[in-house]
Amino acid sequence: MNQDPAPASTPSTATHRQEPVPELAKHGAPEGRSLALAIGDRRRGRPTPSLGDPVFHISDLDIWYADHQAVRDVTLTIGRRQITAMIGPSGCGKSTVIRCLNRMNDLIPGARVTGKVVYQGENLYDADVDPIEVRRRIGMVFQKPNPFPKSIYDNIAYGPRVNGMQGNLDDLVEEALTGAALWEEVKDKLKASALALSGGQQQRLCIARAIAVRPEVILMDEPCSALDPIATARIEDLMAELASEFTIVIVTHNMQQAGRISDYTAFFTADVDDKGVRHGRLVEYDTTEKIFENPADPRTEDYITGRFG
Ligand SMILES: Nc1ncnc2c1ncn2[C@@H]1O[C@H](COP(=O)(O)OP(=O)(O)OP(=O)(O)O)[C@@H](O)[C@H]1O
Repeated sequence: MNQDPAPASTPSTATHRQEPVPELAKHGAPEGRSLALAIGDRRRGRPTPSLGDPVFHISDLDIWYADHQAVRDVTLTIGRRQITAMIGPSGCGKSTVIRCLNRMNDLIPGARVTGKVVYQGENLYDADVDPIEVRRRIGMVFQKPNPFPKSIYDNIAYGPRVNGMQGNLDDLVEEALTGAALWEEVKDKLKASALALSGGQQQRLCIARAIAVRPEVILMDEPCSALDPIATARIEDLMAELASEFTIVIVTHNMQQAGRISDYTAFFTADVDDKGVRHGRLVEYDTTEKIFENPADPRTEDYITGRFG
């Protein structure tokens, strides 16, 4: 296994200002290297992947939007302080599944879920579960950075204030921004608008905002797809650091990214039924090394090697 840092290969779609590029040399590995060589590049120093301490047990999960069954029969276990990547072609239900992990689908009219999402021993879909508390404990970072139109400080302080968290707010803001590797860049302009930050900085601010309320899990739905390769590399480094404290689940279209950062990978695809309707399903779930180097299902191999999707 090649130990050089891999290039972050997400194409640049950033509409924000470019970040300073001090890490260009560090991350600017040659283009065109084999996918397999990048596996685990950002996992170095992390423990061996393990499901021995599960956080989520998802079983028989079916998800509908009105009368369209978008996802069929998903069963998988997610381990504590693991980085779990969800990959697969567009429309196979990755975002739909990740949104079930903190009941974000509740906010979509017509969305309906059956089956179980057991989190720390409790089914998140039981009638007496408070979805607001679920979302505090299981935070989410979205594809497009979405800071509030407020100061950097207030973006971070908002959640702790609303949640009535005790302690010194200044310390909490510093801790969250440090945890998201943003403190040094913003410590002298905390009262400036968050909207003046670059795209990569905004995404790290959103990660800081997520960790400020002390969640146990961070869900990330394509967190780098609007970022340039340098900002992407910084977020990947950050994820590797955060994984010592948090459980991370990430949806990504970038297979190299899944290979570089994750411990486990779930590969989804969409089956087409006899009426031509597409239903997402989980094809294979295993350690990232296994999925990328020796997948059990030919559909996984076809996708990983670029023959499909
Ligand atoms: N809010 C929604 N309302 C109705 N249908 C939806 C909604 N969100 C997703 N779907 C449908 O559910 C299916 C799965 O979509 P989903 O976005 O979860 O897939 P995905 O694998 O994340 O796709 P992509 O990689 O393109 O983001 C698709 O058929 C999609 O049209």
